[in-house]
Amino acid sequence: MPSKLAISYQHVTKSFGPLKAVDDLSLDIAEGEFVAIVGGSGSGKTTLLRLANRLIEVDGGIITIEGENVQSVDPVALRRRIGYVFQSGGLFPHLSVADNIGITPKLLGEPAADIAARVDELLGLVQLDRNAHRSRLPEALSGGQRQRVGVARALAARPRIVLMDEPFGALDPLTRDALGDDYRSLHRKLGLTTVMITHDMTEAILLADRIAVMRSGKLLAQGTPAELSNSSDAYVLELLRTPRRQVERLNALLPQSGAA
Ligand SMILES: Nc1ncnc2c1ncn2[C@@H]1O[C@H](COP(=O)(O)OP(=O)(O)OP(=O)(O)O)[C@@H](O)[C@H]1O
Repeated sequence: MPSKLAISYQHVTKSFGPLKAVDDLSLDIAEGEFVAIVGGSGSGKTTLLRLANRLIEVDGGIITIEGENVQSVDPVALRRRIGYVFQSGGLFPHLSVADNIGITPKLLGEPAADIAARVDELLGLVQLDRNAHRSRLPEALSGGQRQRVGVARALAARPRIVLMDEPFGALDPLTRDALGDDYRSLHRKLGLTTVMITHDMTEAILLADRIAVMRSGKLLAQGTPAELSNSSDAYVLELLRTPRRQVERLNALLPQSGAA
């Protein structure tokens, strides 16, 4: 049986004035998939993501979430069903970690004791020490810790779909690696569908099941990393060349691991 669709974009278009930020784009994302969106600056990645939870409205075409046309779902209800992780964490600076994570359950009117228990559960899920972090303000956290809180907050209302806009872009490589791996485990453990924007093709290859490449608002190519490497498109091949070049340079510079 074919897997169910979590998100389906069908001939979606969005313009800002004369500029077509998303141009007749169709893309299906199955439940449980981890899809990376890659492409240059201004290619329409953020717009594409924000159309799904109606932070931006489509001009044309249809977007469905779990089979429902998003236009027929109340935007606030839609955003509770879809977690969103911002590039910079997007935390409220004046709220503690616990209050940031618990903000959606609070808006939903859940009892304080349930929210406190959920916050602790989420801190555990994103591997932050509860006692040390619960009452800190965002300014007292490292960039990596802030992003972990951002992930916890996105998961607070138990969404099945998570959208991430360059979530690990501003972090040092080691932290970025650790967070990417940890998030990938969470994605599996919680059975999430994840769509993640990244500028980094290596990160896309390592984390995602499938990669969608955007250019000038259009979907240029999509597929597994292996499928993309068979693409005949020069831009897609150029994007894939960077990780290959890095590996070749590393192999040339570093002794092979395990060598005697
Ligand atoms: N609210 C807006 N008003 C006018 N133009 C916009 C608006 N939002 C986006 N754009 C334009 O639409 C195009 C696509 O922007 P978008 O943010 O989706 O690209 P992106 O691929 O996410 O870029 P980046 O990687 O730099 O974040 C860009 O040319 C951008 O300037």
